[in-house]
Amino acid sequence: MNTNLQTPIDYLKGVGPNRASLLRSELGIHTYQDLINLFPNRYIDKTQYYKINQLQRNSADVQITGEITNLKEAGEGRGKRLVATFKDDTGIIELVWFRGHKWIRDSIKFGKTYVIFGKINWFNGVFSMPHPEMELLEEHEKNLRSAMQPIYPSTEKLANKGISNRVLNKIMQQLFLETKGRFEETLSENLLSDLKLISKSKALFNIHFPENQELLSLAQFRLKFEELFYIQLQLIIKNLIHKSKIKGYNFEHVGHYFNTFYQEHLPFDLTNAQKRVLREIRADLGSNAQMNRLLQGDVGSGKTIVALMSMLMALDNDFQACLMAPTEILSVQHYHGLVELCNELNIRMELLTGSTKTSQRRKIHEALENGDLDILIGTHALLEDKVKFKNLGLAVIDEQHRFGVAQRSKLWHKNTSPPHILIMTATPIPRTLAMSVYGDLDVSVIDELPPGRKNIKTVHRYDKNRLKVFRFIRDEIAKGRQIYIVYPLIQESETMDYKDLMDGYESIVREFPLPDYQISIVHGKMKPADKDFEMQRFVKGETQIMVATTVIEVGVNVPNASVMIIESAERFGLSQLHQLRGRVGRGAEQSYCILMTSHKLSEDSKTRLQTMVSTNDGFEIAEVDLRLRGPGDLMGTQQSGVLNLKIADVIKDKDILQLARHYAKIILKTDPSLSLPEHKVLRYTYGQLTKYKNIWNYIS
Ligand SMILES: Nc1ncnc2c1ncn2[C@@H]1O[C@H](COP(=O)(O)OP(=O)(O)OP(=O)(O)O)[C@@H](O)[C@H]1O
Repeated sequence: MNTNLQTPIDYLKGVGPNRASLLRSELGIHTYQDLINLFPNRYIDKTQYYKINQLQRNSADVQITGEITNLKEAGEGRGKRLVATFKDDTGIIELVWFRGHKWIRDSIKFGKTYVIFGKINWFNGVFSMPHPEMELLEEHEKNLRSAMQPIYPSTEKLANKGISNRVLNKIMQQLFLETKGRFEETLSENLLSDLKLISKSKALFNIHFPENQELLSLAQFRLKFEELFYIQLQLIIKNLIHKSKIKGYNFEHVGHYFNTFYQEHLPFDLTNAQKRVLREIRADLGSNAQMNRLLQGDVGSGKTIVALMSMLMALDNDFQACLMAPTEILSVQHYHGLVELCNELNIRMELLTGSTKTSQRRKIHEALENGDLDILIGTHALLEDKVKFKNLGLAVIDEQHRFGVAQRSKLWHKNTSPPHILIMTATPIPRTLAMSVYGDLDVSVIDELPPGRKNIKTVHRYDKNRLKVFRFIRDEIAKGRQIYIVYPLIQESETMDYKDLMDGYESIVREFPLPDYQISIVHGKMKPADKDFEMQRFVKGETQIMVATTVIEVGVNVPNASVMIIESAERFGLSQLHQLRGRVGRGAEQSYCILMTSHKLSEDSKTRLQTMVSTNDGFEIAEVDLRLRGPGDLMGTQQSGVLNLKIADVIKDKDILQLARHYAKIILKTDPSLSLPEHKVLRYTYGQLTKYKNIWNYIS
């Protein structure tokens, strides 16, 4: 009979209550199944030996053969330790044990060759290895199943508490002994043969005890594929259920508003990418299912017009629409922009934000409920319970990563049936990542900039070159252009940052005095109305310089602004720098971005700055950002658990992810409920995974 993998880990021979509780608390391992899925995060070559004269300070994972020539107790009280002299033909080091050394002292055999393994310290001119793993050479050779010794995650922490890597290895061996190394297959025959995957049992054996490099690679591939495959299966199934269960409003036709706007008022030709995305949206809106679509487009790619035209489709079908933006400035700007675009269309549009006066607010609420309002634009003020629509057909959310998923779902309950949802984001997420993170959303990408855009010239300048930069600003202003100067104010409450901003502002006012120069300033401590006033002065061209914090980071659109100066640029993340740079280059003029920094730069900062200087491509920048910061960080806390994978890495293994998605899609296309006999194993495993929630406890 097969061993039940749900058996608590306490029952495994050699584990015992102490180790079991450590495994539970430190590694979240409760059952045999959890243990088998604790995959090594690297392997070291156990046939490689160091000589003592090759050691470096802080060398890790060092393996040496030699003899113990001397053993003594040293220190007192807590510092009491056992010190052995270990010698090979090139030198000596010390082996040190602080605790539990009685057993060691009694078991050491002088004159025998040992293999020791561990991390090297350098102290008082002597190399030492604390708490080495030790084995007699003759046993080591007998035990050596493979040249590659697996190293499990977090073992350093556990080692101090009595579960060293070697102990984990032994426990794993015991598990294979008890289960006879036979594990149920979890992928279908077809997948195994199509992709030439090795069996589950063989993969698990080789991931823990690799027979050779080739089998290790095959094991890794199979297990990564499996992990990603089941996640994709789950995401796609969720999406299918969503589509079949949640009925959306059917926008049957494209009518007067859309056509008139398209034929008479559209100020430019749409790019092919915009047209393609509009077709995708159109198909969703007429499909009877509720749309849940993510619209990705680099800064300045023209998402707003797509949002507007989608809203016009709602209006054409007698529905209302709303657009929610993350900041007051942005919603005000969207409002003004859309009012202008829709000038002659006779559309009833209003703006609702935190600073809308109560009387006006009341009017808006009423009009919205009576159906006297077509489009409502605003901040999260839109989510308040008092805001009730007569018939909201489409909600556009700009910059979703600032809104939580919970907020998204709040919009759903504004109607008896959920409205269609279009989420716009300018944070380019590599497609592969979008697939695994937003797998429950359909994704559209505007991957083309409007014609005539020139690349923004980006340079990095040190503070000491500031005078030259000022000269450049003067020249640009003389040509009629406008300038942004941005200061880091990551936390609006940070007094230091605020002081930097004000000092900077004062020095700019000195450098660019009235009446020749007019300067605006916008920061988070200002009242919304003041911010808006200053912003509008800049938009209208009344001021030439805008000194600001990152409040202008997203979406602000002033096509005449052609220079973006970012102060202390090393303090910004890559995607933030890219967003800020996206504020210029929106008109026909050549635009510039100047990254100002001091001389002291970390390696990461240098990479960020170099990336900015070398490319304008948001997707390329996002890839570098991911490499530097890791995906969890990029997505923000609300999604951080999503990428908690056991073996695969959505960035490094993006090809496998793509493959997994491809197969998950074609399987579900022919058999959405996985009920065909050949999919029995998939259906069963899928059920198990959902039941025990071990790899996707993050999916709600
Ligand atoms: N097809 C087009 N041809 C020419 N100009 C366009 C086109 N589409 C949009 N634009 C213009 O490009 C500018 C940027 O568009 P928009 O503000 O919609 O970009 P965005 O994708 O929302 O960028 P961001 O995320 O930076 O706000 C606007 O001035 C807009 O009028």
